[in-house]
Amino acid sequence: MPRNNQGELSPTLKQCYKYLKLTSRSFAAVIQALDGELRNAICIFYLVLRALDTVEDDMTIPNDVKIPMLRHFHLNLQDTHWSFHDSKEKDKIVLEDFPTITAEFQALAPVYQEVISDICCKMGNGMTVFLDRGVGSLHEWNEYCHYVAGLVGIGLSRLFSASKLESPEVGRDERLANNMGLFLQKTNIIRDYLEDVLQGREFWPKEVWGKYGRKLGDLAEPDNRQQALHCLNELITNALELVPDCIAYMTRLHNQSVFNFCAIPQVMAIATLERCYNNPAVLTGVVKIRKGEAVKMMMGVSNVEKVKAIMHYFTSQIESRIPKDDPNAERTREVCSKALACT
Ligand SMILES: CC(C)(C)CN1C(=O)[C@@H](CC(=O)N[C@@H](CC(=O)O)C(=O)O)O[C@H](c2cccc3ccccc23)c2cc(Cl)ccc21
Repeated sequence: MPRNNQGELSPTLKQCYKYLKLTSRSFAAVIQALDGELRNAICIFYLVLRALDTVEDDMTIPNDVKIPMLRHFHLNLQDTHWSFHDSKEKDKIVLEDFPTITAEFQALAPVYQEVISDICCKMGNGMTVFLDRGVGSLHEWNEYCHYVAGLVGIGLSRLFSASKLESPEVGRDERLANNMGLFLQKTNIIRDYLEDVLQGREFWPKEVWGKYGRKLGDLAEPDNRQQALHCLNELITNALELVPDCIAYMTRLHNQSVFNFCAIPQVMAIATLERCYNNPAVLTGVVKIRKGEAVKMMMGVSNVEKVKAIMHYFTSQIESRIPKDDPNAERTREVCSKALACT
């Protein structure tokens, strides 16, 4: 942890790390373990993204307020006084005390500020495209996930390269960086089906669920159980197509702290997809990896061979239980064997 000449963190930086621990539970420690200038840059990036996400998620903010707020959000980084006190969300503190985050954003080297500001601008504008409407085609699913997670990967990759802890290639290859984010976000969307449906939010793409039911909420009905599982399995198959790119991305990383930071969410995601595959619990409750399993996995991902082994294990588990009567069985087998070929 960098110290000023008194050996202490500035009060605002200390406060930012408090907000990080408050808003990201187990992941804060992984961010704090990052080397050099990346630690503060990614701590601030994470908090700024959390603030933007809090605005997007807050259904009590009317669209005529929310749309300009999302589109102009990146400008708040230049305004040390901007804050927002009308949020009802659990992480609202990052909006109420945004000046603390802005102060530390402005203390970052300009190259990091430029990346964070550019990503916020693109993400905020992208979020407005999908406000109050569900996701239609698979192309739109990829577009939405690009805005809320792919851009995070692109931004992180630019920060990694700017810090010189990773090669320029990592920051240049937007396709791999984007797909790292898509893998995490598609997994979150698949897992959070019921929570989102109960809050009136539809992130499952209609191009897929429309084949299995009249309304997305119908898939939660016991009578539609079989159709719902076929839909779930098709979406998981779509997410598994990203595994080769995620492995290719992580193979390029050379800094251990950056590798851990990237690998831990990826192994959590493949474990979550495996837990969700053909699992009716996704439609009736929440499927979460238990803390103990998560910690075990977090300890075991120190190099790309170990990540490949974990990806191999969970992909094989899925492949071994593809239902005979699943309409996408053949496609799922193909995607699993392609993923296994990379591990
Ligand atoms: C939507 C999301 C996937 C981008 C959120 N996202 C992540 O999920 C975090 C993990 C996290 O926050 N886990 C939380 C989950 C939770 O709160 O339940 C935890 O406490 O375990 O990881 C990602 C993240 C980390 C490393 C590389 C990435 C590449 C592309 C995109 C995202 C990448 C993240 C990095 C940054 Cl800088 C900002 C956000 C994220």
